[in-house]
Amino acid sequence: MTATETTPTPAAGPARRAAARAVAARKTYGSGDTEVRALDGIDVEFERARFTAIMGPSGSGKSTLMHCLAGLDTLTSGQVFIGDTDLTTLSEKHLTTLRRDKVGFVFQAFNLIPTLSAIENITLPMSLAGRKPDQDWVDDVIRTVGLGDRLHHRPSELSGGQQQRVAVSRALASRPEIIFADEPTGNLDSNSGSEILGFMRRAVDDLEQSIVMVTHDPVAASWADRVVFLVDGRIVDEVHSPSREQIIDKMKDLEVPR
Ligand SMILES: Nc1ncnc2c1ncn2[C@@H]1O[C@H](COP(=O)(O)OP(=O)(O)OP(=O)(O)O)[C@@H](O)[C@H]1O
Repeated sequence: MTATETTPTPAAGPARRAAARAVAARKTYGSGDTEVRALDGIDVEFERARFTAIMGPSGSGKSTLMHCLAGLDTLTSGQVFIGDTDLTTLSEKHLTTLRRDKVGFVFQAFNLIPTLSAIENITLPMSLAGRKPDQDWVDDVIRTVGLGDRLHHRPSELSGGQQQRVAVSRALASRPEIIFADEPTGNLDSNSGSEILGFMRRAVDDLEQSIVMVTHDPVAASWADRVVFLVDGRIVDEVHSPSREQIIDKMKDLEVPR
């Protein structure tokens, strides 16, 4: 190899640019004696094409962090970014557009429209937004969801796990910058839960989507590439490619009275 043929150093930035991040994020509710610091100075990055779980005791700030990152709630101070966009500088109108175009949501309740078929539920948000779906992408999502002819069935004709797969596909259809999932397996039995977590895993591995999931369940969190632990509005620990046992041990440490 000559001097001019050296292997280029992999670009540190854009290839693994954060899908979302928080910088010195604080959120307080109330004031004086009743003040609650829901987020107490959080700095965190969520990488692209990674599956991250957020865990922590009840009241530790998980939902607040996710809602602020997703532009559903505002910080008291600090910044949150989706890609390169600083949400704290956006007007309500621009925030609404950003949520629609760049963010996908999955909730514990599937929130499907009962009168529409699975495939109509998946494509509806894009039609409502007047966006032409990227058909190749939607085809990939549909192949990955693996619902076959049940795509033309209504939610009431699908199992809970299948309904949540439709909800995840709906979040994926617009190819968002990031998907936030709030206890997505909370309403499912363990088999259906594994089915949905496997589907989310494939969305990350095969379709390079970025997913952040809040969960109380160590089994669900063990599907993630990384688990971030919150206590009292602060990030206190994180683990990478964790086993269920490692997560349970960490959670036990966090539950010990301080
Ligand atoms: N609208 C609100 N007004 C006042 N306090 C709030 C409000 N929302 C959240 N809090 C408080 O902020 C803290 C963090 O709440 P948050 O819901 O983010 O925690 P969490 O970790 O998601 O809890 P859980 O696991 O129980 O859902 C808690 O002390 C909570 O009581």
